[in-house]
Amino acid sequence: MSELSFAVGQRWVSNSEAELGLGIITEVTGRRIEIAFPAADEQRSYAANNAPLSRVDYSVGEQVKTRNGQQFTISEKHPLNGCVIYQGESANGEAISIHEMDLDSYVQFSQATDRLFAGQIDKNRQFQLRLRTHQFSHRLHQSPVFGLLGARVQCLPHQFYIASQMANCISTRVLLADEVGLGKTIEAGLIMHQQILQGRASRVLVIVPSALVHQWLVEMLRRFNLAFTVIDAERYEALVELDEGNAFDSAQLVLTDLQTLEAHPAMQHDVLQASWDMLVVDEAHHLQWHVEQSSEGYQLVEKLAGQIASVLLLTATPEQLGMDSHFARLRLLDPDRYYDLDLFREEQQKYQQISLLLDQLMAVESASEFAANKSLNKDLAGYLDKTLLKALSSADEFEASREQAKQQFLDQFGTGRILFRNTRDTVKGFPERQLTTFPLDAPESFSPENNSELTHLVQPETLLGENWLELDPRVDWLIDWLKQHRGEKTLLITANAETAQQLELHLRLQHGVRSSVFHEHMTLINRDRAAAFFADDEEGAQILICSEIGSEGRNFQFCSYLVLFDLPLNPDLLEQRIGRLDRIGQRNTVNIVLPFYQNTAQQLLLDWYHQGLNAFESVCKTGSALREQFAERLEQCLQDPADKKAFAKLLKDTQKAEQQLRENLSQGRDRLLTMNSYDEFAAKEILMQVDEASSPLELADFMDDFFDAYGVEQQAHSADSIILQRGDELRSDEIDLPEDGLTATYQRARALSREDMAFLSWEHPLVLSAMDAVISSDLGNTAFCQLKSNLVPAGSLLLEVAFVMHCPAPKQFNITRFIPESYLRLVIDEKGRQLEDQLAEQDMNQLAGRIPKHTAQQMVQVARERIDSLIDSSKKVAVKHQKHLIEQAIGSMTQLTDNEIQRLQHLAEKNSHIKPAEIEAMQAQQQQLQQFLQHAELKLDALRLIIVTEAE
Ligand SMILES: Nc1ncnc2c1ncn2[C@@H]1O[C@H](COP(=O)(O)OP(=O)(O)OP(=O)(O)O)[C@@H](O)[C@H]1O
Repeated sequence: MSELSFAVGQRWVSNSEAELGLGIITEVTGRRIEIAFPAADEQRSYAANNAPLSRVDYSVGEQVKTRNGQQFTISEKHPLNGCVIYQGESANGEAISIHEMDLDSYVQFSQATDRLFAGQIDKNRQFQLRLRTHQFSHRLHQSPVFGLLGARVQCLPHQFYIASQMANCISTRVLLADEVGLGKTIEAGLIMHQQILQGRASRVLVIVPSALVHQWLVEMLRRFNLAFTVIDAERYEALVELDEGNAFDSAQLVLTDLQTLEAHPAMQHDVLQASWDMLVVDEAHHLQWHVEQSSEGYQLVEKLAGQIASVLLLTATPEQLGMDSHFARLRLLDPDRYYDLDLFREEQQKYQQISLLLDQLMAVESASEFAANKSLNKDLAGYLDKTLLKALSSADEFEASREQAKQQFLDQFGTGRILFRNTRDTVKGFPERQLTTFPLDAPESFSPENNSELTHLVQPETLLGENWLELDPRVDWLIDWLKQHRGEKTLLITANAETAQQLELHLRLQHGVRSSVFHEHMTLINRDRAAAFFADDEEGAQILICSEIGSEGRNFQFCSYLVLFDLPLNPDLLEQRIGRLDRIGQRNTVNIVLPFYQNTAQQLLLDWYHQGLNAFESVCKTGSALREQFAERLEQCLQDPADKKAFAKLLKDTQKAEQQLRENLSQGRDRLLTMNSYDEFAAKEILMQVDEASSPLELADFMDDFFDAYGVEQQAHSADSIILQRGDELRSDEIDLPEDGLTATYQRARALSREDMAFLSWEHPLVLSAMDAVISSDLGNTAFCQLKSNLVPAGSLLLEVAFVMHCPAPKQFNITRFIPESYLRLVIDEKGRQLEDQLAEQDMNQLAGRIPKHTAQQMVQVARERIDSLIDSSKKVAVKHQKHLIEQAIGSMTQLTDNEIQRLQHLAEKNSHIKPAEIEAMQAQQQQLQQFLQHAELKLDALRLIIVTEAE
């Protein structure tokens, strides 16, 4: 490396990120330097005294390219203000003189040859480690499940299916609407993790309700190794005080809450000014929209969604605030598809017909069967274009075009490709729910007036006055019930924060119950402490009393008793409450316990939910629609519980409507949703790929070699687990290993049961940093060995060489996924013959004999010309392969991007809102990708000289 002396205009290369191409120093200020990498469109800033850069200073005789693509051989060099002027002649005799600033930024370096001739010769096993690292890194980047291997989660098919669907989308904009407790947070984590690893996202903004901030923070870290920074009002103020630019730019992964953002216009301003790659909004049903007005939260998310490429909205109850809001959230994700509310409503009527047609199409088994089915052909002609219909009749194209037709159908005429909803019917394995009710006599002081507010009728304590704790029979009932269920953890939910507070205080102080409380007037820290106290197995609370904010998102599946102190008026909210216990990880029957005043509005609401909707013991899919349909009649009944006849009629009508609606949904909307959300066969395939790609034994073997080469100390801990420590001779600071070491396991099952251990997968930060450390360093890029062989005469010199495709491009293009090979391996003899087939890599690794370093160094000096000639021959062969590899890469890129372009073109035929500019932007992106790939070059990454000795 040259001495670090910087001047504006000089060209340098990054030691750790050679893929950025050639950098230009743009600013030198005191102790910092700024450097631009035009090929990758990136900027970096470094401390001048230890910038990981090498000066690029070409010698006379070397061939270089100008930024206009003119190639010339350097004949003279002149210094100018710390920079260099290169002069020479192009192939057609034109004289060229350029400042080094005007050199081509897409450039490759032959560091291996420089090192070899400087006598820096590594060991054979370091050479092998380097090549293996390239192989594994490339295999990982190419894997269809890249980004899905590293999460510390059970491999649940419905979650991996959804995440894998996002792998090939140019932008990821989806509504994750699985039923309560099915793992939407985990799905979002998987997608985020995947996008971050693939380089498609680095700045992520997650917005959640305040009650869930801590839970998200912990889940993201412990399950995905994603370290979010929480920016709440306090932290925001502190950052503003520091005056170091936009507070939201202070971290890459930011977690914040909707309520705080809504209340702080300055935070809204800054969050909108910051640039993000991905937005995640949890419990998105709070984003309320009506034709006349939308909530502050909706407006903010609308602006964010308009400027952020990837958007994930999460809600288990998308229709909780009505169909309009549901439509509006879909519009946030895909305004081209969802642009007209009336049309959207109209479409809903056609779901049954579409679902039927799709079923018929999916039942067809071959192209000939399809061609013979004239009536299906005729029906589909109204929806699909001619080319696709024709392809369905062609044996070669049948399978692929049927899948394409399905996607197109769902996208354009169905519930949409952007909406995923898995249900307990698909996921299976959930425990039963059991309702136990306790009718109580209403106290005399409970005397609602005519037209009391509904909330007072169903939260009767609000009508009992200050002494309600003494008057309300539910309180004594609860004390009794808790005595009888001493060993059982119990979650109690009540609508009101005041009720929760007073009830908890009463239980704790008057009756010595070990209790804890959780409501919106507590600080976030205190809420989390309360939840943790409840979760504690040994010393913890028997009961946690929550206000409604506890009914969303929280994980309480470790307990199996839920006391509903009152009932919400919205069936979706009831489902959210039950979902605290009925979620992945629940091992016991979910016991729903309900004390109520008999013959009052409470009883009626209970009966309506239980007998009308069956909303306690199963997940009610029709709740919000029926609530809308019967709202007025239900209200009348709740106001007048004595009118038993009216309620009986309401119940009967509800039951009838419920059955009818359920049947319609199961044949229409739900059927379409299921089709889009889950494909059992594909999900199995994905899990098989995950299993195969995880290969823990191979990883352990690779990491053993790495630890050895890099000075990481390793000891056995217990079965399947190890302890890692930084050794005294640790080779690189870039390795992501904590100062105080790490206890880790390569086995997923063990990592799930032992959260104190890291889960070492191919995607763990330590493993990724290990691969980066090898690839970006020069370790192992030269070696010299001897080989006993009769293949060529003794004394012959062979060159084993690996060329790696070097393709500078901005990170978000994730260009590596298109590059077909990890490296091109050649073995060349002095006659220019290729021997890599006869001397396969594995055999070479086994047969390579050691040569003492100083002998190797002498041999390199003596045989320099022969070696130069071998290297030249290998480069000539590489150039021939390069063209073909680039063509292959461009082919796979074009196929992928064409699909997206065609989709937009199809949508545009039906939807005038799609602007030609959008399609043009995608075509431009395709062209950009093509340009990057066209600039790809095979770079000589590592070489090993082989001196042949006579075989015995
Ligand atoms: N693949 C998995 N492996 C291990 N645990 C999981 C997995 N998926 C979900 N869980 C656990 O199941 C619980 C429910 O998951 P999660 O919170 O993601 O569900 P959700 O759909 O977001 O719930 P809600 O609808 O209540 O917001 C959590 O405790 C989560 O950690």
